[in-house]
Amino acid sequence: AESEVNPLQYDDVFALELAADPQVHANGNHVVFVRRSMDRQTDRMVGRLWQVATDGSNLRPLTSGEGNESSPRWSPDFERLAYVSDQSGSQQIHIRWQDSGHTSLVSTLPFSPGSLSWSPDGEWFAFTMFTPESRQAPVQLPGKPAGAEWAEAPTYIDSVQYRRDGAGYSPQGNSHLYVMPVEGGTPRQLTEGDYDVRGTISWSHDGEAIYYSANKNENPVAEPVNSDIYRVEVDSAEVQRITNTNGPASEPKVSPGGRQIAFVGYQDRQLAHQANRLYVMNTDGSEIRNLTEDLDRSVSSFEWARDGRGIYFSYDDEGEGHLALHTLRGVAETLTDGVGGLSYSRPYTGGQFSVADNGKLVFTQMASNRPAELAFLEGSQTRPITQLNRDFLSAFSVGEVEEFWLESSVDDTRIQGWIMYPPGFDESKQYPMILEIHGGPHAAYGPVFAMELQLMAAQGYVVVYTNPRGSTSYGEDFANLIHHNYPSNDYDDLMDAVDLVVSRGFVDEEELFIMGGSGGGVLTSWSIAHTDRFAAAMVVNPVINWISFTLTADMYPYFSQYWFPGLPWDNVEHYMEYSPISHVGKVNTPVLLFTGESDHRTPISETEQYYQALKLRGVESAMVRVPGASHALHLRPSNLMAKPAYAVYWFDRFRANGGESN
Ligand SMILES: CC(=O)N[C@@H](C)C(=O)N[C@@H](C)C(=O)N[C@@H](C)C(=O)O
Repeated sequence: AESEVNPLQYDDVFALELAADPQVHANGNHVVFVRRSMDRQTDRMVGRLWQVATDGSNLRPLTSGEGNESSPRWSPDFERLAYVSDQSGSQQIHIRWQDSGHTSLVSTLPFSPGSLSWSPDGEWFAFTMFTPESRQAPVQLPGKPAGAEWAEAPTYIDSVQYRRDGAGYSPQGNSHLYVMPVEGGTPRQLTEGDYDVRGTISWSHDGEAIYYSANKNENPVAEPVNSDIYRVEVDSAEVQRITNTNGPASEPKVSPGGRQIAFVGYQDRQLAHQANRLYVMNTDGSEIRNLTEDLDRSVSSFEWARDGRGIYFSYDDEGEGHLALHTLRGVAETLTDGVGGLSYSRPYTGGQFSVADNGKLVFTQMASNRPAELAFLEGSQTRPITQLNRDFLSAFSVGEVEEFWLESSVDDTRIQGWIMYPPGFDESKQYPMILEIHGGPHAAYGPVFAMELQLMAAQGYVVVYTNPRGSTSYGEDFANLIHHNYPSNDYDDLMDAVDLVVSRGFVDEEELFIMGGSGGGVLTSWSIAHTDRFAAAMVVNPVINWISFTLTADMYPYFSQYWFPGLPWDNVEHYMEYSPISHVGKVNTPVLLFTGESDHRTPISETEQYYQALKLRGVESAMVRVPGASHALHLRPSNLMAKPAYAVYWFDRFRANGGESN
């Protein structure tokens, strides 16, 4: 009965918890993970290390500190656990001895360590760390008296990558590889030069060298996706190039026997979407083999089987994460689906897993009614390990999610989508409907818990979301249907989804709304220039003008060369034809804009252009600027709450009955 419905409230964002970064013990009996929760006082997500038996019993915290903890990594003998914590005031490496429970801070690093990795003998850590370039500004101003308070000195920039979304303006320098004794001491830098060491680093079997990936190409601006695998000797810091591929070669992982390296990458064909393949080669770079050539899905992450005869890996298919095992002899077997759940704000795919010596697996399990929990896979049996959101789930009614498929009205392409019903849904009634569009554009939604969408459903809206052409998890051809052609028929796919849901009879056609973020902001602003069927729109961190975007976004070398037939000044007509700003003259729909002021992926200047164009046209419009927020608007729980709250405020204003519930 409707009286029993208890919809989510906006500030329930603080009730969310997630289980992330599982690290299963070799014996498969217990797992350490990061328990993420939301802190109401600091308005941040915090991580703490917890342990649980893989049968779900004995859930307990491993540390008692107040710090934000991440990256738990077992020592090779599984007697110690290394992790990163900011408990001391900055991100440092800590060790926990599993027998005594004693923990100790072992580093005093000037910058945060990344990709933490134990040497095979358990005596050393390898990690990556930002390494500033000590360079004086080329101009030193004369005449400053001692103690005078002059304006902050101007900043001189000549690097390609001078700002990154989420990190802001970077000081000059690069991320390099270091080693340090595990009992603490002075870190020793192993790599140097004008390139970054990023992602997985892997020790050789004998502990004498470390494999890493970097883009050391002479002109990294012209080859933004290119990278190769290198080997650096720990004693001499001598570097040897292992691969010479046309495209990325990254995440090297040495096999348990030490004779082979697995890595991911692809042959670069300059397409907007290129699926990551799983390769193996000998440690000297010879005999490279593509293990997943026939899969036509992107490999997300992978781990060697303990016996070295195969590789466990994850990939997304039709909006859902899968785990598979590929033997080196060429036999592939899918083990489970349901991997995901780490994206808790919008229903993006993405999950993690960890494998024990006996092949038992722990993974983050997705569900449409709760964020990621840990699950255990033994043989073909999956069972839940954690229930961190049980309290949250039992107290509230969460919108149910139903899958649909449709056939495109412009060709035979099959499109997948989902309907989220408001709690207490009654199909005999008429509901307002929101179409919520994902970004990327090469990304995928799935039946994954999504707090933003749930909060709008809780306010009585039917929320519809789809994977229009261009989305990932359906193969490279499907994703590249919008290669140099974005937006295009992806708009038709979205409208087909609206038509299908409207035809079900429970949606009021006068109360259709549209919204989307990033690439979804592109498609929202594009849609309202091509139809007036929506009563109002919310355009979140959009791209409005492909020329200004490619010349202000942080990833500009990539966007300008992979998403377009050439550079902007040589292809002005193409860039402008596909830019929503070129079509703003046809927009009549009221628009609310919502963007982070520190967004370096789709800078707020895109939002401002659209806002000012809409004002010049006299279209009803407003702009919400989120101070300090990057492209990842949901990172502060209060911002995660603000976005759906503003959406509901704006859409309610344009409802036929002024926002009175049905
Ligand atoms: C898959 C992906 O995210 N691609 C990037 C190149 C990217 O950042 N694209 C943005 C323009 C975008 O649309 N991001 C999506 C994922 C978002 O929702 O923020």
